[in-house]
Amino acid sequence: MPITAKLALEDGSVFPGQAFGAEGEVTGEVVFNTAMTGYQEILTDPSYAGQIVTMTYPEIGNYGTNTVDVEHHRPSLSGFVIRSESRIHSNYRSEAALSDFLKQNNIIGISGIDTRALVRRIRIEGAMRGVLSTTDLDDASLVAKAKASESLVGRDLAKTVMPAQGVQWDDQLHEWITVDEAGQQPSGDQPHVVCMDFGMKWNIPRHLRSRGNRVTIVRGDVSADEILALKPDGLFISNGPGDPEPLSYAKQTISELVDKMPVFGICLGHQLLSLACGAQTYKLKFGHRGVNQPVLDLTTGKVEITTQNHGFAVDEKSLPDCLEITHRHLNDDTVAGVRHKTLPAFSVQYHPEASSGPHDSHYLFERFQSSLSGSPA
Ligand SMILES: NC(=O)CC[C@H](N)C(=O)O
Repeated sequence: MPITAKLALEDGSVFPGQAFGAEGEVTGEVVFNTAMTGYQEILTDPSYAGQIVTMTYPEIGNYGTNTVDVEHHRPSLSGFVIRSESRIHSNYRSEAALSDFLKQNNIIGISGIDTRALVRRIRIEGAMRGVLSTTDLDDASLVAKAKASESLVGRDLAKTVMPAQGVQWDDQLHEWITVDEAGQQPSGDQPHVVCMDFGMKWNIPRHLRSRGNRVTIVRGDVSADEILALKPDGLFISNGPGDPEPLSYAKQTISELVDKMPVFGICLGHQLLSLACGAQTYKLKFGHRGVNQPVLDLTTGKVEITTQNHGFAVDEKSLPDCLEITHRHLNDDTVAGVRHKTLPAFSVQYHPEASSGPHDSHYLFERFQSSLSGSPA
């Protein structure tokens, strides 16, 4: 007998289905992702902490899961919602079924619900708080729990997914080694990039390393002095979950470093760089999550198809004089990238590291690389 699960939203709607991962109960902001593939990268992207993610593509799990295509040690999201799990997983790299991956990682999944109806509701009313439960609670109690649950706004979720300590990224070992073990000495003449980690996706250090940088990761809440002590040639500000506004410690650190070295920010990192320069952020109605989001690079006139996962955005009206818009989201005209007018600091709201997704935006890592060597981007 399949175990019953229910997804209840704060607007009173309840979607019954089958449990297909761990059992229990979680609350979170219910959002949707339109990617047809890449579910394992989505599950392990720490930026989804605090969220229950719905896949709009109806069949998920057909190529299974493995231990390689992960963007972090383990999933941080609250729950996972799909229409249907593929009955078989078939791929030469597959090691486990999606449902087993969820069970192993203690993530509650629900399948067999009308995801189109759910997503239409979110599109019309906006992202909502919800409860995903495999308990036998009645609908009214679940809706009451959804209504009583904490909203994402104003919460520092990044602290829940930051690394415990500073580390260096080692591609060969495909793992983190601590800064102390690795030593602080520059290896050869490789540029040294220090990453402020707010729950960084692992494809970012892979990209930075593949361009010949030494990469040191520090927690997102370290001070500017701690970062300067590492003698960086450039600063990278990572993606991460939740509302950027409460991360005042990061704004402070970035504002102290922005005139000292080249800076590149992705997603939460873009929001934090903008906040540090004096801009403001706001919550989007339902956000952008998928792998085919069109963006215009105003500096070249080229359109790129991008991977995105964000629910907040930089408010164009609040942009200070020192920042200019470099990229725009073509679906809704929101700010998708900014740069400092006089300093080598820039950021994008989307994910040039992709994983999963198209590779159109890899050029942004080249731009950062050029700024590290002092040549024009
Ligand atoms: N992927 C991210 O870094 C997300 C940024 C931020 N948490 C948002 O939702 O807007």
